Amino acid sequence: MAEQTVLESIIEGVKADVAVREAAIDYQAIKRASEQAAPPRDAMAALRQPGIGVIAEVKRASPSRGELADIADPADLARIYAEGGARIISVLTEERRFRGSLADLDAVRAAVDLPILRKDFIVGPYQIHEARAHGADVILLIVAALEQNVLEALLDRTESLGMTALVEAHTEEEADRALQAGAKVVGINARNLKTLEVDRDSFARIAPGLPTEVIKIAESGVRGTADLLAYAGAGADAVLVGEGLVTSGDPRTALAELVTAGTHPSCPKPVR
Ligand SMILES: O=C(O)c1ccccc1NCC(=O)[C@H](O)[C@H](O)COP(=O)(O)O
Repeated sequence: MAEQTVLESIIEGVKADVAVREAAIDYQAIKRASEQAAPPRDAMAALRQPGIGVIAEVKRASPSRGELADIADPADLARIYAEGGARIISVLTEERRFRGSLADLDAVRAAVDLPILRKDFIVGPYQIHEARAHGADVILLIVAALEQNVLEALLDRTESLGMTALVEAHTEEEADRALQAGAKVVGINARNLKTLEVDRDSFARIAPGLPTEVIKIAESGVRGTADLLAYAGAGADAVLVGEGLVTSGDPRTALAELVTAGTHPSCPKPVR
């Protein structure tokens, strides 16, 4: 039997965790809670602001690097990100490998008024309603983790709740599937979630094949302004940054450098 990929093993754990939560709060209850939540914030507008935006991530740990940062108070970090000019705050809620939680999402929601991305491994509608109920405005849909009909159904569900889906691809084929599903925001992840290898050139290879009206996010591997500028030159509207901020020792300054570079007149602009 073939060995499980990293992505498969994460998803196995996620499904078990969702089943436990669903046993405590059933589908109808989480659906009602999502309908009663305050309206979602407009992430598309945030991403269409001039310059290359920064999506700043609350990330404690990762399968590729283990422990990254002891983030005792995600609300504090989120305030630093908001004050520093992040367009969106990404909160990892996966528990086993990233040490995130829905409590982190709640804390960040209560602390900032920016759109929030629930960064997790979404496998079904329960998690989308859960994300909305906990105040998320954007969710991640990973093409490699979903059959096409499921991807399409989850994208529809996300948009029917007024949320934005960031549809993540790592290859040309996955980017085509994202477009076929109707994605308006496509993330090209430099990290192969099956092997954890990071290939920063994947964005420059794939992004030019995406329609101009699609918002393009370069995910992973941004460790400083040179990476942001390279992604900007290849057509990114925004970069998603986790490790580079949380391991910097000074996320305020690290974010300020990225935001300054991304909004500087000399920064390459996305073609629209
Ligand atoms: O970060 C990982 O090791 C990882 C492994 C398996 C699945 C997903 C993983 N990361 C999720 C992400 O996409 C990143 O957190 C995000 O793009 C930020 O990346 P980075 O700036 O390199 O931390």
